[in-house]
Amino acid sequence: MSDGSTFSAHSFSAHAWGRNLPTYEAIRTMPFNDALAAGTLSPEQFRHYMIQDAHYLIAFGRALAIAAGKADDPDGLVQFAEAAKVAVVVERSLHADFFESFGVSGDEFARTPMSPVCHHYSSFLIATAHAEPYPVALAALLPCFWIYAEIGRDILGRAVRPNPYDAWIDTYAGEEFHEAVRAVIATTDRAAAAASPGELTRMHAAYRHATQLEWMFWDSAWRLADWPV
Ligand SMILES: Cc1ncc(CO)c(N)n1
Repeated sequence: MSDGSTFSAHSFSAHAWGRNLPTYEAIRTMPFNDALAAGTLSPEQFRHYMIQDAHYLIAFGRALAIAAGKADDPDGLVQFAEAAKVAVVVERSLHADFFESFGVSGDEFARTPMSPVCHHYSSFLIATAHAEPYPVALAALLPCFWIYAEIGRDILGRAVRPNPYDAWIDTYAGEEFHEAVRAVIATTDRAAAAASPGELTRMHAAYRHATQLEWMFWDSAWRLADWPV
């Protein structure tokens, strides 16, 4: 899937993947993901990531639900309503399992606001889903799915196991997630095929922005970033 070859040469997804390949490579090789694969990522960094991801997943779920409401057919409505539900289910399992095993109390989560990057990414997805037409909303949401699927499989292929982060790796390398990701790619390509030239340009801009924010999200956890003032 990494070279986009699964898709027709003219598809939106193949173009978007190709244009953003250097950023994907930067994500794949960033210290956070190297350390996660090696099992040497500090629990403190993983806790930062998980708390921010729990915030993020709720916003992601809201953006998916808005996109569902804009779907141009009943299949899209069901697909993104289901994805919105899954985002919240995953957020709850983060709370129940990871928070417990990595010692994050409900109180600590409640006291920790969104980091600047998490806030930006969450706001970007919700604003785009509200303000833009269906194809552009999907283009903003696609990197969240696709990059995690690729990173999950990449890390699985090189992970030192057993690894403290096995459950995370297995979630994103697993076939269930990959099947959902392939379906989101296919729906985004169908929406792109019906999009106007102007919408297509905005689709590429939204996809690019979300890809950059994926890099920034991991970087923020690596640096334990907080609000400077
Ligand atoms: C920041 C981020 N992007 C994508 C995913 C996968 O849906 C996630 N859990 N977190």
